[in-house]
Amino acid sequence: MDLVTNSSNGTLFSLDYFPIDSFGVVGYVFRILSMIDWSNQFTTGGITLAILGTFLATLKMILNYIVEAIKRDWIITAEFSSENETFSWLMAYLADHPSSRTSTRFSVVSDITRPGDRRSESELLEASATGFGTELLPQVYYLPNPGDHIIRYRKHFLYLNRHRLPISPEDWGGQPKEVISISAFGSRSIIEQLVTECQKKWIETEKGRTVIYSADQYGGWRRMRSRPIRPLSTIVLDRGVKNLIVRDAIEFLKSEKWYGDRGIPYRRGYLFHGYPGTGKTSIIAALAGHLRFNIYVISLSNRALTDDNLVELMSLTPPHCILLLEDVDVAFKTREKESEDKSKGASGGGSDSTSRSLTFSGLLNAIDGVAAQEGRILCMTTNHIDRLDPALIRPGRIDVRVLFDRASKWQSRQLFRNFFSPASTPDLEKEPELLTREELYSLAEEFASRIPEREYSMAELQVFLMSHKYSPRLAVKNIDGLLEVRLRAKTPDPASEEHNSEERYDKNTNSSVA
Ligand SMILES: Nc1ncnc2c1ncn2[C@@H]1O[C@H](COP(=O)(O)OP(=O)(O)OP(=O)(O)O)[C@@H](O)[C@H]1O
Repeated sequence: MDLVTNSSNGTLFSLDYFPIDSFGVVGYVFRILSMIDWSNQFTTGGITLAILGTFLATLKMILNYIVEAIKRDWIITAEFSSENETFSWLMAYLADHPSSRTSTRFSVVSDITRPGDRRSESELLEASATGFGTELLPQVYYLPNPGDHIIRYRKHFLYLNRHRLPISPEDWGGQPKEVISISAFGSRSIIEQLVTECQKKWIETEKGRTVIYSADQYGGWRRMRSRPIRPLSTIVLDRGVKNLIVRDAIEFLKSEKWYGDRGIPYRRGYLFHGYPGTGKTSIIAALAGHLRFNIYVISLSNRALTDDNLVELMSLTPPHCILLLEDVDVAFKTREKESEDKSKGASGGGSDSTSRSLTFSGLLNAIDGVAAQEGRILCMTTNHIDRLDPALIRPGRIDVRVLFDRASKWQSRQLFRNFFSPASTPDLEKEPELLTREELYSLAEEFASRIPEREYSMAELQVFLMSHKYSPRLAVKNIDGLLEVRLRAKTPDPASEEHNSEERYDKNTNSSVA
């Protein structure tokens, strides 16, 4: 038998009163309690604290459980990731939300998460009063900063959390990935209404604009910017060429069934090649605007691009879009050269192409493999068609080839007319010279007669005209200054080796449909 002495009165307790076997843990607890000296205030204080602590911990556990259960069953949360376009919709919405203007913690951004709309007249006046160069000031947006926020939407309070994810080593040079989560109590429909409103607002602000998407570092598409639709009338190509391109694209878009009936893959490829600054990129932008398509740009010289990545990007393009492949001549010289480089690399030469993860065959496969999107228009641009592998531009991959040459007299005249026509005159403080239509046409004629045929690119002529934007008469008078434009822009000397290869274009046909 165990005997324990109660120190206060010396009474002896027998532990056999609380046998462990018959009462289990409870019995054991009672046995311990019976051993405690209850008259000692340190002991009782400690025990009270322990009991209180246990009680509070249990209460916390129960509360956590209830909160989790409410969160699970009653709190509806939607996440918007910066990898997805919905993020831009939400950001644009939040930028206009009253809470973004009154919040005490906010981020200030001036970037492209929404179209760069013009500042209002009063804002510009206010800015000019502060002494800044108004036209240089970009639009700024106030957005909830990373952290927790409560916003009000249609009489509901929504909880908003914005946080940035840690940057992984693969995310080179990109923006940090972000997630915004929005929670509502009880009703999923309020979040759906919010999403629909953001989407409508976005569509509204994008109306009349062409959106440009670019491949991002996560292997998906990222909206880069949007710009006002470029009217086709602002593009001046050799007579008939513009119509040929536009009509061909429209005809293609109307012929889905025709392609299907004949088992021909429903895709169309265009190659725009020729001298720099002659309108290759501009016609793509104008064509996209005319068709109400967006442009998806892949730069093949992007070293992070892999074969798989390219296939994935191609399959992610929407059916009605223009897919623009840039730098085709820079990315690949010829397959022969590539394999030559490879063999050099294998023998320790450390070639460029062995370190590339995009291969020529990968590119061909992506262009017309099974994953390639039906209905899309593929455009490639190059200054050096002679450097392209014939397989890349064979009919089927490229259906229409157009040479963009330096300006003809006809183009110079049209450009002059477009540039100084009253409708296209920019709304600037300084009034341009007022001309009658006859005067304008006669000046345009004189301008064209003094511009040597196929000597200057349209970009060069445009830069020259811009330096006389208020005075068409002076532009004609100062034509000799055109040479200065060329020197200022440091355009390569046409006599150089590079441009000798271009001469071949001059002697060939102007444009052709393969
Ligand atoms: N045919 C044209 N009609 C109207 N504007 C033109 C034309 N060609 C060039 N421009 C003007 O010149 C500038 C450069 O044109 P663009 O970028 O389209 O040339 P590009 O041929 O794509 O040049 P690069 O081969 O160097 O990419 C633009 O501002 C554009 O407005």
